[in-house]
Amino acid sequence: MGTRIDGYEQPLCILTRPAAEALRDAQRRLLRHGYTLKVYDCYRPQRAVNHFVRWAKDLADEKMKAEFYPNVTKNRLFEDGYIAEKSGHSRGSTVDLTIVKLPPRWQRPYIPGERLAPCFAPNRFPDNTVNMGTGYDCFDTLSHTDNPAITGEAREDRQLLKNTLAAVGFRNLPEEWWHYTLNGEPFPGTFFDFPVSRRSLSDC
Ligand SMILES: C[C@@H](N)C(=O)N[C@H](C)C(=O)O
Ligand SMILES: [Zn+2]
Repeated sequence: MGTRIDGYEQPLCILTRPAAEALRDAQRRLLRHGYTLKVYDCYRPQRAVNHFVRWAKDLADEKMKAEFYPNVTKNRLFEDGYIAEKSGHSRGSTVDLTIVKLPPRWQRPYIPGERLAPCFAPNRFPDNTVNMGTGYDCFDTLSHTDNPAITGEAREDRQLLKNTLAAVGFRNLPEEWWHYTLNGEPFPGTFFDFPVSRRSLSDC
């Protein structure tokens, strides 16, 4: 979207306890193979989802098209399954993530306003994650986890992420290699709306 999303007040990953514990188990498994997890998005307040919906309906705003959805018409983003009006993220047991080979390569910070490059282009911006064939939040069929056009190491790394997370109880969204939801999540029918902020958390 190219702007700060409503409800994200601090750079925090908030998850339900069972999801956080399952993720810890996944991390332990990956460390044994020389990888670590990198998390992009966790709990997402409903007000943030509503912000996505407003953005998606504003067909005149195509600021980020060249990078995030070069081949998809904006009004198809919901229908094609890349963004949801009621998102699992708001239930607190869904996470967007990838893996990084250890030791992590140094990564310079992203500079806001940098040139846009298609999200499936190699070396799109400084990034120490493994090459998954597309970047995160690339709304394109190439992001479909089992797309046969993705071969070699990218395919293997998608499978490593998927198999590791499946082993600890997460299922993947087939349209997005990075999106996972905990099976048997504790709040399957609740879409929370508290902000992503330390002040939303209690110590108990
Ligand atoms: C927006 C993207 N990161 C995402 O999470 N998409 C799924 C479908 C969602 O909105 O729940
Ligand atoms: Zn997601």
